[in-house]
Amino acid sequence: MNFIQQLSKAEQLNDSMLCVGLDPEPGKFPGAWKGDAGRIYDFCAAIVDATKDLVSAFKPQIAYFAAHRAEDQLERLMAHIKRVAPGVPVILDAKRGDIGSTAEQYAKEAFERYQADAVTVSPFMGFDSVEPYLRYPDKGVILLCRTSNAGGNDWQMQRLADVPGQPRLFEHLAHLAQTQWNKNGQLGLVVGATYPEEIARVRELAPSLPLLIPGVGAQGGDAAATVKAGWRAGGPIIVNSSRAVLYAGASLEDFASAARRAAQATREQLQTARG
Ligand SMILES: O=C(O)c1cc(=O)[nH]c(=O)n1[C@@H]1O[C@H](COP(=O)(O)O)[C@@H](O)[C@H]1O
Repeated sequence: MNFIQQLSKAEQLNDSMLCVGLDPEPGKFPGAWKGDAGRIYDFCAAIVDATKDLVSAFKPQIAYFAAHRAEDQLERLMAHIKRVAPGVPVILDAKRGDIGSTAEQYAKEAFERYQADAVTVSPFMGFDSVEPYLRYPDKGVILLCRTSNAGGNDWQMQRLADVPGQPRLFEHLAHLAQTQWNKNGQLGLVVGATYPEEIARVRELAPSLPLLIPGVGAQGGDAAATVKAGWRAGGPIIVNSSRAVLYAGASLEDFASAARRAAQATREQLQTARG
């Protein structure tokens, strides 16, 4: 089964478009775990166990593990997710981007070392920096397109004078990802929930691609506006929330159930908006 099929199955299984982002910050851990990087696995595994029937995907962000020399805990976490939630695909958020020979190593890291089902990639260096990931035909490759941060304006909103119609950079990328770059139907796009108008524009240009939409919760994006702009039959959305779920509770006894309640509330908002 490829990533797109896995995603669609998980969406149906859990009746959900929510992705819980696994961005562990030891300084925010509950109770006696606070500050203990040795608890990264335990913290994330508890969140996975508490939310695995509410999500269509999980998204661990690699920097939160690497910064604490906790790659071994990420490997254990990936294996844990496969074990307890085999129907839920895992997107490794790595945002890599480099020349082909180096991209080959990044692809190997994501898909062979960590066994991710999909990975986020920066397309800034062009198609030959994306192509090595496409050699894993069952895996998803999700390209940054219109990111949730304000600085995305610096590049992504600029018009390309040399391309017919002078599209904005993110528009041109959405078109390429829907058409000539999408050799094996593996591509998806990242579009921030903080920019619903641009979500709608990307959906217009890329009607069938899965859109990974971070920015609800801590960044203030509107869940209902996100669904309205991005969801279409045959055009899935994966709406990520990290901090608002992970740190919903502050005590060791209650953090996992608080995370579950937060995930449940966001999932319901999304499903209600879809109608
Ligand atoms: O690729 C991403 O996941 C991503 C793209 C983007 O444009 N904005 C964005 O916030 N993200 C990631 O999505 C997560 C958002 O976390 P919260 O703001 O805590 O929900 C973080 O892991 C970010 O690295």
